Amino acid sequence: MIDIRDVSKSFTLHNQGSAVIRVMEGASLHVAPGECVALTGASGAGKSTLMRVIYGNYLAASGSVLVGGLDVVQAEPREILQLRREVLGYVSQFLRVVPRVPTVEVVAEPLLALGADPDAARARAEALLSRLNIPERLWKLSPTTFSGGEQQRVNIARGFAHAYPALLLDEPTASLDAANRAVVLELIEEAKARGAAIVGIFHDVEARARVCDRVVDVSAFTPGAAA
Ligand SMILES: Nc1ncnc2c1ncn2[C@@H]1O[C@H](COP(=O)(O)OP(=O)(O)OP(=O)(O)O)[C@@H](O)[C@H]1O
Repeated sequence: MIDIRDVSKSFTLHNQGSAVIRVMEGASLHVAPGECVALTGASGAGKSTLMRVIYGNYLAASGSVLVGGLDVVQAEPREILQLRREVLGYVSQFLRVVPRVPTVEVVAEPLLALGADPDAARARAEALLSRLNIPERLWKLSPTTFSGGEQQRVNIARGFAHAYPALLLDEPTASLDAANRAVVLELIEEAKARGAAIVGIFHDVEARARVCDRVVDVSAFTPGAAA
């Protein structure tokens, strides 16, 4: 489902004498349907960079990143947008929303964008919000004024609303209490059971051990690292 082959990535700092920083070379990773792979490695090793390359936010200098058969490195912007709508979800650490949109709409939006029946989309959103213990009185309000933990749970609900075949998870359990952390781990397990291919960054070691099938240390892809 996710097939990364020989990817390299460097950054050119145009405001600093065009200094070139090589951060990744020969990165390869295969994630099968139903599998969850955790990216590890010291701070600065390139975990977030690899996630952004998979999502198409950073363009790889070489190599291929196949997600559901589409090579993100070669794809047109509209193909990447379609991939993000239909195939590849991304649960980032922070919720970014348009102000004044009610929480239930924020969560239902990925389904509505796919043309789902509005009542069914809203019902799915409400079920997720209730599972993640967001009180019903908040569903009609914009999440912009919610607490950090509430926003993170809204973000997770939104990320799991559509049954994406592939998912990127950036510290999905960070700063959650034990009960909500358990719900998120269940959602991840359910996604795996329906065949989602998942790549994630989990600093929560217990969570990683429970839901991840494999760990890949991205330090191996640092330029100059022994193969
Ligand atoms: N947009 C960018 N411009 C320049 N350098 C960048 C950019 N993004 C990342 N880097 C560099 O790439 C390297 C890898 O960063 P990255 O954020 O991927 O590491 P990480 O493993 O996710 O770290 P952490 O665990 O601290 O979040 C770092 O040296 C970082 O400075």
